[in-house]
Amino acid sequence: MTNPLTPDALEAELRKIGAERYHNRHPLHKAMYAGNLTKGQLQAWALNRYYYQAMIPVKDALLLARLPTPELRREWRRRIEDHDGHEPNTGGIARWFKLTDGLGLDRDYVMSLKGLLPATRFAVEAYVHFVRDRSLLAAIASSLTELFSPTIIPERMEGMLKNYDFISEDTMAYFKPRLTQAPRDSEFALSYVKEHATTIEQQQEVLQALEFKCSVLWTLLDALDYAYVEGNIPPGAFVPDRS
Ligand SMILES: O=C(O)c1cc(C(=O)O)c2c(n1)C(=O)C(=O)c1cc(C(=O)O)[nH]c1-2
Repeated sequence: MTNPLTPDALEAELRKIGAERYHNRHPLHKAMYAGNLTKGQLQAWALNRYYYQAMIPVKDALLLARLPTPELRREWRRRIEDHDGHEPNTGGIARWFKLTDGLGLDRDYVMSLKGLLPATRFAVEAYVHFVRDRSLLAAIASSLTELFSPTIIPERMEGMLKNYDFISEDTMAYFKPRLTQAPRDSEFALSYVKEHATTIEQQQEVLQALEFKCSVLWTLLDALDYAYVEGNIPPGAFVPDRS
């Protein structure tokens, strides 16, 4: 780059990264919606992704604390409310338990994080630390994978409802509200980034933040694939019941 991109050209570059690197292109996602996974493999996915869900409000709280105005904080705190709810048994994390319950996992075991893959822990923590340690602009840009989640979520929901008899609308309750929450959140983050990333250095930082975040999501699926499709379950990690 010799000159900074226009805001629309920056958006086009961000969308190109999503088109190439978002986790809808991962083989495990494709196997999941095509109905090619066992119940045990889906349990492993739901159990590991619980940690991502549980840490999203933590990373959003770290980001919120760095926002300089009431307007920005009001906008961002809604993300925490969406996940944590306003009272017990409401919000995204509570809805995630409908999935783990529906798949027959014990809640205490899920919450204990004892069965997590080491790579899940490292990847999720890398995301939280990235948001904590990098610039506010990079932290906001790292949430931009959500621009692409309205493509993966309907594919996953339809495929799973159609292909697995133990999956119901209720089990998949987590995902429906995300179809309106994610576009609202990502539109805000995108307009912030387009307004504030004006120099070449800032634009590189934003593009690299999105690449980093795509790698986090990709790593989560790679680790599941290696452990539960290839059969290399690390010591201490969840072992599906073979009965
Ligand atoms: O189902 C998905 O594939 C998916 C992807 C992403 C994403 O792209 O980061 C998020 C979510 N779901 C999600 O449910 C969610 O709450 C969420 C928050 C964030 C974020 O980075 O702040 N990403 C995502």
